[in-house]
Amino acid sequence: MAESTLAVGADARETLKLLALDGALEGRANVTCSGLADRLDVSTQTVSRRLRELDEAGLVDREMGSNGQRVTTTDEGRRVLEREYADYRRLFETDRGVDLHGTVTGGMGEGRHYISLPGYNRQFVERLGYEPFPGTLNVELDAESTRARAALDGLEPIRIDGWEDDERTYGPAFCWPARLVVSAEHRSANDDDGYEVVHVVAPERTHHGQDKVELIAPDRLRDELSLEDGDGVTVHVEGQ
Ligand SMILES: Cc1cc2nc3c(=O)[nH]c(=O)nc-3n(C[C@H](O)[C@H](O)[C@H](O)COP(=O)(O)O)c2cc1C
Ligand SMILES: Nc1ccn([C@@H]2O[C@H](COP(=O)(O)OP(=O)(O)O)[C@@H](O)[C@H]2O)c(=O)n1
Ligand SMILES: [Mg+2]
Repeated sequence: MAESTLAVGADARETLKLLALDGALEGRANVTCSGLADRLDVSTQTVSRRLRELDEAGLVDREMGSNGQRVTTTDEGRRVLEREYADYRRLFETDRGVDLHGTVTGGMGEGRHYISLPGYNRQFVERLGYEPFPGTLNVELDAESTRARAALDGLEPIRIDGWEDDERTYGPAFCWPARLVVSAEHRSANDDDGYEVVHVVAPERTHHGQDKVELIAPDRLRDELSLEDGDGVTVHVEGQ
């Protein structure tokens, strides 16, 4: 199974799912402990403890009312459910590829530094089979792909290990092979429509949120595909 966040137990995750089915993802789940207790076939005390556990783990927000409580799933709670979803996709879907849509964007100019560090560079050559261009091409995902990226957790990654030098430690990263395709309206007549193989690189320590993915490749993709900020692209991450 994918590496799920186990901040709360399986029982609490079952309750998180039931709350989502009641509308908690959109902040409109009005629930009572007795109502949930019936449906989960447990006591009201157990329901009350599970709700507290979800709240304390930062997975839901609660607003107490005179007649029950209104429960909203937090961003972290949504991610826990998305990881469960990724596990089920992995179990039942035969085409496990993930398509992520977004636009090319600039970043903080730090990618170049990290990709060039010998502790990472050596591993890229060994495990990806090429020396990456020093930098990461940043893609800002649309809202649907920001959610869909959780499905990457269901695909076996190539692992890049953390390491350290005299001054500090460097975190690990996951990589997935992918094909980068430029959307038709941003394609130049003389250029290829896509580039293979790139790798999505997801560093454990990053300044970016879930709405950005970083890509590495042997070449400078902006040159290879005449990409500019704002150009539409799709990242096809292959299933195994
Ligand atoms: C392979 C790799 C490893 C990274 N490791 C770390 C790290 O250990 N600590 C850290 O603060 N950021 C780390 N970063 C993330 C960068 O700080 C930053 O989030 C990102 O790569 C910046 O990209 P940008 O310049 O394209 O915006 C790493 C990035 C990459 C690509
Ligand atoms: N394979 C790659 C990697 C980076 N790049 C670009 O190379 C530059 C340096 O990468 P970077 O990660 O240090 O910079 P930013 O992404 O922060 O702008 C950026 O303009 C990236 O978009 C590329 O075109 N192809
Ligand atoms: Mg970058």
